[in-house]
Amino acid sequence: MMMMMMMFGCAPWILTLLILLFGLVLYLYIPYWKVRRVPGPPLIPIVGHLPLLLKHGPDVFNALAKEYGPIFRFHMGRQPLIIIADPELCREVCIKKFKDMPNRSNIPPASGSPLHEKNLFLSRDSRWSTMRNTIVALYQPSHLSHLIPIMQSFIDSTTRNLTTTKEEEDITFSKLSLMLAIDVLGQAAFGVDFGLSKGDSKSIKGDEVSRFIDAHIYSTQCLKMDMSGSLSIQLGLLFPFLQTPLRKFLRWIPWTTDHRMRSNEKKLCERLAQLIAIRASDKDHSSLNMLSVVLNVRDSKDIFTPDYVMGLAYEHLLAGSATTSFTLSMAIYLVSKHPEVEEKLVREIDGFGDHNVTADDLQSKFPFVDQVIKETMRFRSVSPLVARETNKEVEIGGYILPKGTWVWPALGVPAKDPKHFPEPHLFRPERFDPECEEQKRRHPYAHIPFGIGPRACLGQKLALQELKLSLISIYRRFIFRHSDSMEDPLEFEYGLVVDFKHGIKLRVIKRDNQ
Ligand code: HEM
Repeated sequence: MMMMMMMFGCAPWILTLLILLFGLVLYLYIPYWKVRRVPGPPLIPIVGHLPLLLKHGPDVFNALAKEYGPIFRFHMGRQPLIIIADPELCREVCIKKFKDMPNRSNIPPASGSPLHEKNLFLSRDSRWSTMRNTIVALYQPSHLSHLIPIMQSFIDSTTRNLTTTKEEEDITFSKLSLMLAIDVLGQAAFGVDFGLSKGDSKSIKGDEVSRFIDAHIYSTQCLKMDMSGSLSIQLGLLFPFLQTPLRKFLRWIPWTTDHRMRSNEKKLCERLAQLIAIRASDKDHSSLNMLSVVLNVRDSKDIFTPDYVMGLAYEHLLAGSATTSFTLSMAIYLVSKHPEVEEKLVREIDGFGDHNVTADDLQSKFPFVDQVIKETMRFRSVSPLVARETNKEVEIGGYILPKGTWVWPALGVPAKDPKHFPEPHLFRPERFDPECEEQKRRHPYAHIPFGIGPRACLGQKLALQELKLSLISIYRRFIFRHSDSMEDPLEFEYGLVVDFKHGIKLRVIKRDNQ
């Protein structure tokens, strides 16, 4: 040490500073070095490409794919993501080489929060497969068809709320659809009636309803991927090792976003703990909802510890409702903007008559409703990026990626690529007509809003059932027009999933058949 100090002829503190600086440069540079051969835009030290994400949202990946091709580097602070922007490469990552990338990488905003990490989404290897295998049957059509009557009753309550609306009055449809989606999830995952769409629940009343919804909305909006999240999330994006200690520290400091997030999570967890206690005391072990199934097997499968049961419950509540409600609101928003689509949709629904819709009817009698849902999800995907991490060295798209590389398929990019979807800026549901040339020519994985492969969305069939049933029931009785008070173009927020910045505000028009 003395020798070094003499060699450099400087005071010990300068040397210490130099060593620290060198360590910092190495810390920031090594992740880049490992994947440097993959092309990508010029890097800004420390922040990487985060300013691009903050400015353009996930649409930035479409522009970068045009410039850098189907596989490119994008740096979230120091962390490089290898973005996959091509359907064939998505198939390679999610299906063909699934064994080399079976787990998701950490999601930076969720890092260090047990509530967000101890769930199906971020669990790994055998824990993940045991958890998924335990509950997957609940999300298959044979089970979901039993949920149709109860789903229909929640939808009917929602449409009753629309009936009382005056034509000159605005409704925030995205809030109504969120209540509907939470109610459906309440039944499917917890076996309870939250009663939000009725607005007269026995379990949650009056102010509590709006507090519950606000806590739910806040919880999804806080986990920002760009630089607009809480201080611990922002610094965690730049220096990941700081995130957990900083989160622990800041949550005790009033007025910080971290503190607010913590108390918000606490409130939601108290509510979920009540539900878990109710289900745990059930004498009837035949109940078929996620929570009962998990609680029934927890003695034989020691992976379902209390923190994982809570994490799973929290995950279902958030992942299952924000996504479906966004898609339903987006569909109604887009249909209202396109009278020719609205006319065709209403014609198909009226053609069926007004008798009850069964699971078989949903499968085969509403092809145009299917096309509207697919086109809505293509037009604005609620989950445009999915995460994977290599568990050994692997070759993708001609590049050797070392173990531990974060590989993120950008599902939203092929969905807006004119090669797969001519005139991608146009909302044209017919492009998904199985008889149409565009559909026949298209790569089968150009449109995969629920992901693909063993790790694809668990709730896909539940979401589609709810979306179809809702559109059919709603358009039987109403059409909509945009409220003058809604911004144009629509503005979005980018957290773990995409959300509306100001909600979807509509005018309700009762149809003549009322
Ligand atoms: C329109 C609605 C929805 C969309 C667009 C959507 C989208 C997605 C996507 C893209 C993934 C990641 C797939 C991958 O990594 O390959 C995912 C995973 C997941 N989704 Fe959904 N989702 C929706 C609704 C739901 C619902 C209703 C549930 C409720 C059960 C749910 C629960 C989950 C879970 C638990 C995972 C993690 C699966 C695993 O790791 O095994 N989702 N979803």
